[in-house]
Amino acid sequence: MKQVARALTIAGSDSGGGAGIQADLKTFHQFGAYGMSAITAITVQSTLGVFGVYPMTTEAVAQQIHEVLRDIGADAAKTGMLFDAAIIRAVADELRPYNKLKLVVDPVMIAKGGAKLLQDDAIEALTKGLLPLAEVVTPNVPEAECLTGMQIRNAEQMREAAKAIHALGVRNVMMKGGHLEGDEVRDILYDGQAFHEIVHERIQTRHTHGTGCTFSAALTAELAKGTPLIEAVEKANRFIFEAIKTAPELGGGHGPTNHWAVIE
Ligand SMILES: Nc1ncnc2c1ncn2[C@@H]1O[C@H](COP(=O)(O)OP(=O)(O)O)[C@@H](O)[C@H]1O
Ligand SMILES: Cc1ncc(COP(=O)(O)OP(=O)(O)O)c(N)n1
Repeated sequence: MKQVARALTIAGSDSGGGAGIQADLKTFHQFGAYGMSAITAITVQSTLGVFGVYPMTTEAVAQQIHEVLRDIGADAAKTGMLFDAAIIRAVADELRPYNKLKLVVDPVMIAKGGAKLLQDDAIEALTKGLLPLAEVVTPNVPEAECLTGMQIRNAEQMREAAKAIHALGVRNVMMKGGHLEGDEVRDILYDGQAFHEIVHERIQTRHTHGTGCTFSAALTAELAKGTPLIEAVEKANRFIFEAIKTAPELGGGHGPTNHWAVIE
């Protein structure tokens, strides 16, 4: 019997269910991958914002990863909210021995409402400790600005930032363009040699909570299934587009996307 694709998310819990661990597990399931989790922090969130952040101990984070990987194993993993430098170092230490595991690093820093999900002094641990282990890193525009110190206002600056992040020692950079203005959204994949760009219409909606988590979870599930990177990125892009377009319109603020979205 063919073994099911196994995907691990290492991220924070979002009580509202639109981002973080909850978005990741729903998306893994929708893509037919078996989902596992290591929780880094509990956040108190709804569509109205972040009301509390309660980090786990580094031991608890490390132990969750350690035990699922040595027993069940994973074909791919993703990181989301990691909160601080100590948790990042613990995650990197646990993942380092698994060099066949495809790792997607979503460098989550700030929630849409402005709440800090990563401490300022954790950036160096992220770039030096975790990024070198990644198959692909998926920054949005503010995250790429923070990682590079560059200002990003257009597609050309996105390409320059992707090159700068690649130079930090990351194999592939997936720059997401949702935060720029315009009628279209452009996502740019850079592998150190060529750019692969995906452009789609910008959907006018306030229901975009957890788009980055949902996108990177779809990408992780496809990589776990053995899909080549460009194809996996294209599928994840089509999924998040459908998920935003068919969002269930929950809550009074920035609502979640549709994790049941179907792509052909
Ligand atoms: N309004 C929108 N319309 C269509 N696609 C969007 C929209 N906002 C975000 N996306 C898509 O969602 C994904 C996440 O984008 P982005 O908003 O840049 O990241 P994050 O959610 O991490 O802040 C990207 O693939 C982007 O193309
Ligand atoms: C627990 C948790 N993790 C990550 C995020 C950020 O998710 P993201 O996909 O970037 O979506 P927005 O917060 O920008 O809507 C989060 N909010 N909570």
